[in-house]
Amino acid sequence: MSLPYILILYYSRHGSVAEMAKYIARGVKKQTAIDVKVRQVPDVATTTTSLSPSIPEEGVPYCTLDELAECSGLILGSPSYFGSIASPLKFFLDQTSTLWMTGKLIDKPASVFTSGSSMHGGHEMCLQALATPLFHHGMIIQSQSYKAKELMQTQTGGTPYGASHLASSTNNTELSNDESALCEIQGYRLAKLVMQLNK
Ligand SMILES: Cc1cc2nc3c(=O)[nH]c(=O)nc-3n(C[C@H](O)[C@H](O)[C@H](O)COP(=O)(O)O)c2cc1C
Repeated sequence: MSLPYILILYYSRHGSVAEMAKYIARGVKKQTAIDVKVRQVPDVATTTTSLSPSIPEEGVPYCTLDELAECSGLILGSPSYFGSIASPLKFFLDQTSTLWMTGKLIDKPASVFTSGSSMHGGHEMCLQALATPLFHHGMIIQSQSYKAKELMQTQTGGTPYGASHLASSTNNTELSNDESALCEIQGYRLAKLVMQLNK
């Protein structure tokens, strides 16, 4: 029988959010009784007649609605765009009304992560925006805990609402030690919660 899995789902244009997802996945994998699937969403075009190839040219596979419906936990990530969710991920989420109607995600644990170019450019706002549709889906939103010393000491990203990365104006995809540790802890803790709830 296949293991329950945590879905790490994101959009990333320049690679920072994708880099964060790798550390989060590493944290999830520390829980051996749970699997991880890492998925992205395709870009959206300015005209809706243009379709992306079904297989991405680079990076992890595109997410299907079934993969979202069948996950045991979800970790959702987006770059901060004007303090909110990037439209490709919002576009994907806006196609999940059948999952909402059938209650597929109710009582499943979830957490959120983001990357932004400026320190006060809205990391927290974006994390709250990411959590909002998950509340509508009836999910259990897990915070980051101050038990993680990195959350108090970070000079870059990292919030109690979820992991974040300060990419700066150069779009630096390399995470600071505190940021990567918080990503790993976030993955680990969500996996632990999923296991506790599925005992
Ligand atoms: C349309 C647009 C809006 C953006 N808005 C913000 C913002 O409000 N705050 C911020 O800190 N960065 C903002 N950025 C920068 C991205 O959030 C940042 O470069 C992020 O690290 C990109 O993640 P990625 O490398 O995964 O694509 C914006 C970028 C774009 C293209």
